[in-house]
Amino acid sequence: MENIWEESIKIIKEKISQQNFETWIRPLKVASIENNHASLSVPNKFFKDWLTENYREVISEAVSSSTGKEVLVDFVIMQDSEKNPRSAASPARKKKTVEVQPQETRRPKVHPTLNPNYSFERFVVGSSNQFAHAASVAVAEQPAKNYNPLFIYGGVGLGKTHLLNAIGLLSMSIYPDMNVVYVSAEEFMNELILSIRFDKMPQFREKFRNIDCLLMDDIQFIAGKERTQEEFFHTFNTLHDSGKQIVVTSDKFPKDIPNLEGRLRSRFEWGLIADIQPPEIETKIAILEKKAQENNILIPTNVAYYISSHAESNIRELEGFLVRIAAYSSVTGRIIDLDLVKEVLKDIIKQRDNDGVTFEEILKAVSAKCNLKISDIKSQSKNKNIALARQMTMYLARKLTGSSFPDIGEKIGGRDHSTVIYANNKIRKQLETDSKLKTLLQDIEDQLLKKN
Ligand SMILES: Nc1ncnc2c1ncn2[C@@H]1O[C@H](COP(=O)(O)OP(=O)(O)OP(=O)(O)O)[C@@H](O)[C@H]1O
Repeated sequence: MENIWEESIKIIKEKISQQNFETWIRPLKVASIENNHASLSVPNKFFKDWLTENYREVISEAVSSSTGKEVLVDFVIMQDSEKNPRSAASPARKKKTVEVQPQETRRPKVHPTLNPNYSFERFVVGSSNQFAHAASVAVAEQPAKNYNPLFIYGGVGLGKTHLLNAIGLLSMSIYPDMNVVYVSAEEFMNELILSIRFDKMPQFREKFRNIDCLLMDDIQFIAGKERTQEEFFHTFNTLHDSGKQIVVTSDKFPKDIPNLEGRLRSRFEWGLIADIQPPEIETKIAILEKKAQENNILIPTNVAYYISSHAESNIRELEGFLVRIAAYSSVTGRIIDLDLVKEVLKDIIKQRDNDGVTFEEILKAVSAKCNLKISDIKSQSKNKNIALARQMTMYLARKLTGSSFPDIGEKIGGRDHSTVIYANNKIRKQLETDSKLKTLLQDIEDQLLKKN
């Protein structure tokens, strides 16, 4: 057993970074390997969740390749006496096997429709998400009364799924008889495909057209999928006509979802469109502190500030940092302080600092590539080439520096933020069809990122 694990470790080491290896793989111990199933013991629940989500496949592949047969890996939480890494490494302890909990670990994964952790109580409200939050609460309290449909949009990992779930949880607690269905657009499509294949369309329609509150996540996924859009269109109409609530989330504003049918787009615009913006630092700190508290992790304010100011706006990433820090602290037995956090995050932060591209560098690169003067780009000239170069600069500035629209407008000759939004949208649209522009922008981007 130990030999198989030693062998597997070597394979894993080749595939992931040194730091990740030390943090996540080194502390693992093999509890059992039987037939096609291996159990590895992990120090705590964080570890278990993180490994399951991020490394399960890599580990399963490595163990499979060491044993020469397909092996599925599971994680079980170590007993307290096993947690100290030093004592765990001593030969006497090495022999001890950890109690495996077969029922828990081998039970097939069920996907409850709603995630009980994604409640309103656990959602931190700040100015970036206040509007979407208020609209969601209103919809949950009085379904199909005020905002129907409710369309929530925002960038990756900013809490759309969380809010969607929270609506479901709250309305079910207020109206226990309500038929609430949460489904991702992808699941909707997969179910549709199966229903078509196995002649089960009546059942499919029966299911989706008899819902009191339909919560559909990541609606942008159905764009370009004709049959799914068609079916969703009829589902939408049936529900809406009979006064049922529909809430959808998307990573884009309806107008910006490419290949979305016009009739669906216009329906999304019937109700309320609420956006979630990237959180400002105070909200990030509040979220981090709440997550830490929920998981009984003690995290000093200066540490919360440090993490929040170095994390991107994506809350999922913020959570990932916390998990990593908590795991590291638990494995090493050290308390969480600034030194520990800097140690854990050093590679990520170093890489990010290196990625920094400034507005001036973008301006310089675009002007050189387009054979124009910087002053031309900043000027009021309406010349076609100059206007395009200006729009490219604004687009790249948004993409690479993440600066706000007003900031970019200010830097590019004191323009209004709406001009920057327009330029950004225009270039994004043009990129869908204009391969020459795509190559040109890619070249500039590569050159800018290579400088580091
Ligand atoms: N305001 C918030 N308060 C507390 N937790 C939050 C908040 N916003 C996001 N989160 C947490 O961040 C994580 C990512 O959120 P979520 O999955 O809802 O993002 P999303 O916008 O649906 O992302 P994607 O675009 O990838 O689908 C979740 O664990 C969620 O609980």
